[in-house]
Amino acid sequence: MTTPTTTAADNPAPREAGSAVLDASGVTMRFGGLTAVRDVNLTVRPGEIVGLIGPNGAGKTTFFNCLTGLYIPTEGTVSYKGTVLPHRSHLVTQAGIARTFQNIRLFANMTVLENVLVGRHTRTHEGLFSALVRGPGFRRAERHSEDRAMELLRFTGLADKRDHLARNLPYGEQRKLEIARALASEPGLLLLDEPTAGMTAVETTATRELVLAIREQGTAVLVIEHDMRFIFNLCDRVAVLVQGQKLVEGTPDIVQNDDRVIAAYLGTPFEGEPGEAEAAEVRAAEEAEARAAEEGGIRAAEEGGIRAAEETEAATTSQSAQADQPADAPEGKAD
Ligand SMILES: Nc1ncnc2c1ncn2[C@@H]1O[C@H](COP(=O)(O)OP(=O)(O)OP(=O)(O)O)[C@@H](O)[C@H]1O
Repeated sequence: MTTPTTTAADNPAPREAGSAVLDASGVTMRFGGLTAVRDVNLTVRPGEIVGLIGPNGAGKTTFFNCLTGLYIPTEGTVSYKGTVLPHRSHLVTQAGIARTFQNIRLFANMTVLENVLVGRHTRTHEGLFSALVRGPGFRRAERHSEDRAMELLRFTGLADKRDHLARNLPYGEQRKLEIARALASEPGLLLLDEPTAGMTAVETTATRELVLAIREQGTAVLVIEHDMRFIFNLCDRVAVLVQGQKLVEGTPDIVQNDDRVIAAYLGTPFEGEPGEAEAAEVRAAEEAEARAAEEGGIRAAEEGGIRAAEETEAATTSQSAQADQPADAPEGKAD
């Protein structure tokens, strides 16, 4: 693979350019009584890398499944380059959206090359008869597919593994192979669901470079990831889902400094959110307990002399030292 040295900041996306690649409008997905995604709007423009983040269970994968025709949204529409998409995943792929999954879904007993060739099937037009007789048209198409697959293996750095079984690749290379297979359908938009999950720091950096190279080749990217450093170093724009709703959307700078995002990741309800009343009750109870402990300490000091007072002070110092420990910010792995 030719690994570019440019960054998202060096190579800003053409934000104003043309119509959106992806336009999700009012997408809602209910499972019985549970609303996993509620009225989410999201646009990806040509040349953009957009991040989708949120705590566990926020609805990110469900939203991806609505975009790719795996789920039929209860409400809302999804358009690709101005055309509303059908609710059939192979038709969505044919239209120009490809994806990878949270859990690797390769054909384990097929070779690396065969896995990429499978990804080409939406772009080959030879019929069954042509395939059975292996006529010249079929052989030409087959050669073209293989050339393209090899190009993708070189692009992802897997060319020398073409004949290895997918199951024998190390984990990081299996993830790359998934991306190569998704690219084989020649998408205009690539959806990546947690592409760096379980990766080492070196593999994560390589994945970032690969995603930037994909963008440079003209494919927009929408990526779900829990690794905040990866997201904030890669994306032009980030949307945050919390409890199925889009909470914030903006540049990485705006999103990572937003108090509501920090609160959502630390599990602290923000003002006006469900749970705020309960949190206020807990805070009041803790304050009352602390006051009672303090009053008890003073009484003990008066009654029992200096030693009791010193013990109380020591205990208070140790408690406040613990309280002064910095809380985990939403950085690195969120879970
Ligand atoms: N097929 C389903 N049937 C019922 N409930 C579902 C289904 N799929 C997801 N959910 C629920 O919808 C909610 C959102 O789940 P989803 O997997 O989309 O979240 P997520 O943000 O991708 O989480 P994670 O980061 O852990 O992958 C969760 O409460 C989940 O249990």
